[in-house]
Amino acid sequence: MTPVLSLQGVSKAFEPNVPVLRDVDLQVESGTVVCLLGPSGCGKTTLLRLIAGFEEPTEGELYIIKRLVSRPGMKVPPEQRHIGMVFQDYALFPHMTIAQNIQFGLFRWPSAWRRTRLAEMLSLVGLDGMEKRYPHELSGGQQQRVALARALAPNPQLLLLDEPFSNLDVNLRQQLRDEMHAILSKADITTVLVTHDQEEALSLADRLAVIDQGRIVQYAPPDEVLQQPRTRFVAKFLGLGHFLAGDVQPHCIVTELGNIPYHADLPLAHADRQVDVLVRPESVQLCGHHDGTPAQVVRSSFRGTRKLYTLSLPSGAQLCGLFPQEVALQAGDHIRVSWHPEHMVTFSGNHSQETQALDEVIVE
Ligand SMILES: Nc1ncnc2c1ncn2[C@@H]1O[C@H](COP(=O)(O)OP(=O)(O)OP(=O)(O)O)[C@@H](O)[C@H]1O
Repeated sequence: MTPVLSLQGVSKAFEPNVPVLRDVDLQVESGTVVCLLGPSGCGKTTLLRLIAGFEEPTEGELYIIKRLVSRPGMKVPPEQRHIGMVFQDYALFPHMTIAQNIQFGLFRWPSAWRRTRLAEMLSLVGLDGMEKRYPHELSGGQQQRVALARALAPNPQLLLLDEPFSNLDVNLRQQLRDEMHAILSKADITTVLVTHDQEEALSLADRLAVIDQGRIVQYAPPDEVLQQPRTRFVAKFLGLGHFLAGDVQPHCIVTELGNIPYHADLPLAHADRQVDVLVRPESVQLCGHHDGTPAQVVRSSFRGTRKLYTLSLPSGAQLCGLFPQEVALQAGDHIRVSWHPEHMVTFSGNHSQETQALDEVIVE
């Protein structure tokens, strides 16, 4: 099936020899929600602006359903791309009612169709009965739903969302993420979304495009990105992973947190037998006085209903552990921890091979 959006070898530089995006290939299939995820400055917004038609690539081509929409020196303007956009600040027209806002892009439609479409959109976003109000009479979350309804009303081929939750307070974000997820699935709309919030990305996206310094370093469903990160960067960026040195023995990897058995041969990339193993906070557990490895609490922070502790091991290596709130440890406390990974992810201990593909071993 033809992808709704296809980027082929797209690069962008605003100044000569300072590439912001490098050789980006991306295919977005119909009905998929793709999240562009990466640290500040990695090029997410630039990529979204290229897809929208606000920027032109320095190299490469962009297609929206087989139609070439940009290449160097050529750019179909945003309004001719059949895309809908929701901006960070929603950009609703303050002097127009909700109905007028939602119908804004339908000016060429016969009036009966416009009325029907308005009713469909109000129902889709759960704002029936609000059509006569003005934006300032709605809450932030409701305004966001109006922006979504306005973007979806003309039946775009592609929806682009730029940090859609960044203006909302933390409590509302979770609720609105769930609502947005339901609306996007119901509308069955192909969506590209930018965020630097990992939770947002993990809960909304069918596929994540993780960007590191202008390159897409992994494009896969969230579970796969978490369980099989392709680079050290991905492993560290998502899921608060830390690395521990491991010594590869015939049937286990010896680490400071104990010997971890595996049932597959480690690939030859680890010929030196020194690896770095990824330790995720969820797989670290507290244990009794005589078990596990000693660790000292460095600091803690709240993570929803649990607490995330940064821990220091005797070697000085640090890692994180996620424990229930009632555990209540203080900085400086001495504890003992063990490690029970579901998937063991290792990278070569040779740091010059940073971007080498992962070697994943399933723990017995
Ligand atoms: N119009 C421009 N002219 C020159 N440089 C630009 C322009 N737009 C973006 N850049 C540069 O491109 C790089 C990537 O910026 P971009 O806004 O795409 O990153 P981002 O991943 O969206 O970051 P954030 O999460 O902070 O919004 C930055 O170094 C930025 O300074």
